[in-house]
Amino acid sequence: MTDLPALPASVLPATGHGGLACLRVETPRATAQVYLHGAHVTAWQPRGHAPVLWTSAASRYEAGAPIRGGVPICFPWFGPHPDDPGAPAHGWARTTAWELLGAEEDASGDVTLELGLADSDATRASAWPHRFTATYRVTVGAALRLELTVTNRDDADVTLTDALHTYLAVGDVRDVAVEGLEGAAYVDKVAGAGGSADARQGDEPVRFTAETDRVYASDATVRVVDPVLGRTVTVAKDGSGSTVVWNPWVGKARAMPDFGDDEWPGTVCVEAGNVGAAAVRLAPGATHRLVQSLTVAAGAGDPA
Ligand SMILES: O=P(O)(O)OC[C@H]1O[C@@H](O)[C@H](O)[C@@H](O)[C@@H]1O
Repeated sequence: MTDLPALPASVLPATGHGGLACLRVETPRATAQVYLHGAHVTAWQPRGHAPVLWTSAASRYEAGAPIRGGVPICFPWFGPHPDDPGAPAHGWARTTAWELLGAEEDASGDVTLELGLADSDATRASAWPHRFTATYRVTVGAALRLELTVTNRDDADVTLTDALHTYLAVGDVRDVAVEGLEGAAYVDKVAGAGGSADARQGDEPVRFTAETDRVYASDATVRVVDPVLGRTVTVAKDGSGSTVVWNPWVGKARAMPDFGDDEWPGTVCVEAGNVGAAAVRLAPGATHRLVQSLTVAAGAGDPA
């Protein structure tokens, strides 16, 4: 890695899978790993807990390809581009090298990395050609706090969608309950569900019995209750009008070359974002901020 800013001793430049540059973070309260490729957080493990994020053993680690697992940044669009079917799914932020702008350690030893991205010849030639600057602040401690900030540097309004596509490690998704979305409307994206915009979660938590791909109109804090690992992961957010919940189940996992056929029970995605009707419109010079904070506590409560 060249041209790195001064780093605290708790941040170690390293070479990750596929020869990609990454940073290993070792603080008193947690360890983490962040690739510059996609500003991709691939690991976070608070001391005393098992790893909280999942990554696929079949993931690619190469320029131009997304990493399967951790926290891909979906930006400047989520899912397929609405007008350009040839554009890459979930935008290009997750497949572009970000620049490390700085790293700071606070009095408790928690570390914040700041990464940056701006428009380039490639992005200006893409399906989202606007001028912008983005920063991504990753704070590693007893919580993993992720803050994506995007400023419109164009001279006209721009619209974007985004998500922090978090792959959580779970004991078995079939035993997991996702609490906090009770009563929320959602779009069901599973093929055959018809993209229904008027589905609504009942009074019960989300449970998994088949492929699940839903965009909830909710900014609520979500709890992922895992009786197998005996822990609850809390996902709190700010600036997030949508919560995406995804598990590919058997068929879709088999269809994805970078997702092991038998890996699907070990993860669930809970994603803070702004998708569909929650798209963000920014006036010239205006800034959008999306924050997601993960914490983990021993004990799975009573998910029944
Ligand atoms: O395979 P990708 O591009 O990483 O996307 C994975 C999944 O990401 C989810 O967020 C989407 O809701 C799904 O529809 C999609 O299949």
